[in-house]
Formats: sequence, structure tokens, C-alpha cells
Amino acid sequence: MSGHDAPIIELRNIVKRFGNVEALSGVSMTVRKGEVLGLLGDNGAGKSTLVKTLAGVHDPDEGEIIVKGVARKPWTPLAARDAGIETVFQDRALAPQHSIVTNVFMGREITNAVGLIRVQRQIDEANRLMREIGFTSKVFNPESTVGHLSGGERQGVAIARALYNQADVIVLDEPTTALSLTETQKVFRFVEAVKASGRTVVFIGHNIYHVWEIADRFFVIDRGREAFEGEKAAFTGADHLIEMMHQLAETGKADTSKLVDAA
Ligand SMILES: Nc1ncnc2c1ncn2[C@@H]1O[C@H](COP(=O)(O)OP(=O)(O)OP(=O)(O)O)[C@@H](O)[C@H]1O
Repeated sequence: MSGHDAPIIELRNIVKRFGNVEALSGVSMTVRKGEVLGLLGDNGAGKSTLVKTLAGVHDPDEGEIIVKGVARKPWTPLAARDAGIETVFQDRALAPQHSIVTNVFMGREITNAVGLIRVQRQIDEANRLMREIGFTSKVFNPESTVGHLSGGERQGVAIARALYNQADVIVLDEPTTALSLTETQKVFRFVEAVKASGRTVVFIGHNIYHVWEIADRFFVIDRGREAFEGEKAAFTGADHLIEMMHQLAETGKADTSKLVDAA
């Protein structure tokens, strides 16, 4: 197995219930090191529950979470962070009235021995992180307020914040929802830069074309179960993936026979 194919996260038979509702009914999903994995599913399929499970917000009722070969239990937001998984939720939880720097380090400020914030260190570090993801806005200044940035650029700040904790895996929950085409392209460039740095991305989306463009592999869930998965090269194009998603929605099953690696 090459380094690129090595699993960084393995979810094994994950079950998550909310009272009588089984949101995840035994999902096994592997995230490979260095890939962009696209996670797709219809409304109510269980995507958010899966994202919150990856983030440690949900500790599954059954199943195992293995990160870098180690079974992790108990599974909490802190455990996920310690394991190198950072999640950017849809609301991004940014404070628009504060600077980029303040947002990147919020709650995890760089301080000196007596607890004072090391302002210049933070500015330098924010600069480094923003450049690392290819943040090229002409007006970029780490001290500008987030409220003045565009939607795609705000996503960049949230990604830089996620990278600050030396994350190996960044989980992006619908990062391009409600963004224009130009802003969506900015987010794609950030994701490509994160991937080029050797990190792994799980990209959750509603818009299949967005996920198609950025992901190397797709994992599709339906009613709390895996419906199908496949490398991008296994599909003839975005239309093939969309056709399978339609089949799934209409009949509860997708025809996987035309996937080239389906044999
Ligand atoms: N906290 C909760 N309490 C009760 N039921 C829940 C809870 N969270 C999710 N569910 C249920 O679990 C199922 C999966 O929900 P989930 O939000 O994970 O789906 P989703 O694929 O993210 O959908 P969407 O795209 O609409 O956000 C749904 O039936 C949902 O109603």
C-alpha cells in the first residue's frame, strides 16, 4: 500500500442513535492519507451526523474510530483534535468584528510565560498560515477585520485556523454552500493548497458539481448507510455520479456496475 493510500481515519460499523432515530446504521468509511474525500448524500442521509462524529461531537453508540492505526475511545472534540482532525462547521464560528489574526487564534492564543498574547508572533504565524493556503487577496492584512472579507476568504480564515493546530485532516462541512462561482473557486484553491501540503481533506457538499470538481474519491451515504463509493477515475464524469445519485433517490439503490473499478 502506498503512502497515499494508507488510511488515516477508519470508521468501522458506526451506529449513532437519537432516541428512536438511527441516524447512522453501521457506516464503515476509510479516509486515505493525502486525499480529498467527497462526502455526499441527500437531505437527512446522515452527513451532518457523520461530520459531527468525525469532529468528536458525537461519540458513536457502536463501532470503532481508528486514527493513524490507533483505536480512539472515548471520542470527544478534544480527542479528535488531539488525533489531528479539525472540523470547519458550516457557520465557521468566526467573529466578523475581529481581525483575521484574532479569529485564527481565538481560544488558542500564543502567549508568553506570564500569559500575555505575543502579538507579533501571532501576526507572523497568521501570515504564514494564510500564505500556505494561497490566500492572495491584494488587500490581505492579518489585522483587517473578517467582516470585510468575502465569503470564500472567510472560509480561508476558518481553514487557516484549523491548520494552526497542526491538523492532518481538515473536515469541511458544506464550505461552498451559498457562495458565488468566484468565491467557490477561491475555496477550491484553499483546499488544493491544503492537499498539496500533504494533508487530508473531507469535503461535504450538497452541490454534486462542487464536490465532483474538488474530490479525488466519493463516499455516498443514504438513510444512515453507505450507498456506494468510488475513485473519481471510476466514473465517466460528473453526470455519471449525478445519475447514480438520482437512481439512489428514486429507487433506494444505485447501479454500480458501470464504475470501472466495480469488478
Ligand atoms: N440531534 C438529533 N436528534 C434527533 N434526530 C436527529 C438529530 N440529529 C439528526 N437526527 C436525524 O438523523 C437523521 C440524519 O440527519 P443528518 O442531519 O445527519 O442528515 P444530513 O444528511 O446532514 O441532512 P441535511 O443535508 O438535511 O443536513 C435525520 O433523520 C435527522 O432527523
